[in-house]
Amino acid sequence: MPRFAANISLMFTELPFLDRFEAAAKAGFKAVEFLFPYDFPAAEIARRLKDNGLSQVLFNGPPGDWNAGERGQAALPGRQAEFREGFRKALDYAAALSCPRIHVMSGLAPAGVPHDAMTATLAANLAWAAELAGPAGVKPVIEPINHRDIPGFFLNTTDQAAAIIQAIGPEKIGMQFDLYHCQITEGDIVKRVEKHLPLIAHMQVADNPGRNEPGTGEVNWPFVFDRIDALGFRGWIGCEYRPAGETVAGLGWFATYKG
Ligand SMILES: O=C(O)C(=O)[C@@H](O)CO
Ligand SMILES: [Mg+2]
Repeated sequence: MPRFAANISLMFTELPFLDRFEAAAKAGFKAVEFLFPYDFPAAEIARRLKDNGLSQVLFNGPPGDWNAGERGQAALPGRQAEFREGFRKALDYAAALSCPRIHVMSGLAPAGVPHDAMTATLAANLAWAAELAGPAGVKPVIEPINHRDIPGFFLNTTDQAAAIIQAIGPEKIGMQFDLYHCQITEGDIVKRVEKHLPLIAHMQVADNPGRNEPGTGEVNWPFVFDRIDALGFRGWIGCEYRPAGETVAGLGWFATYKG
């Protein structure tokens, strides 16, 4: 059966951040992911996880100046020192939270910077991050993101991510396969999961259009989840969706998967 983690940056936003752990556990989740932990002490987050019997399965490295529009810096030539400092901080949190995945965001492609230079920068930064993270039991992951939600994001397709992962080694770097982004950019999501399955270290889900819960849009989720399960994917699927209404009221789709 597929295993779903609540993304508590997008779900349970009716509550303050630290109270969302308990709400996720009460709703039947065994694991959570979120975007960024850095406004909160790692020890406090670790306590919430423990108190509620939850595993932390993914969070993002520091993205740069988010409010100014930055979305990571791993592919940006000239930002290597900042990337490394941020990744070290993320790794400290991962250790405190026993979290096995860190999402490394590649960033927005600046005008005039050659695509190949960005690919080379991303590959070099990822190789460095993997050397540091591997011995700690953490796998950095990269995620192709659609250009409607994040115009100009460097990493856009699953094939582009796969080429970079293959160059470094799938045992060191994984793909964060977000079915929502794939549906928008590429479609044919089951075939693309099949193609990239050995590289996929984490998945995420939301329906389209709207990025709301499964069942609110165009995708036949029972079919997709059955196929993912039959293919043998045993990682976590993060529910990275914005509930259309109140979070718990929108969890009907999850009843079959609570386990
Ligand atoms: O937007 C997404 O999809 C993510 O997974 C985030 O981590 C990046 O904004
Ligand atoms: Mg995602």
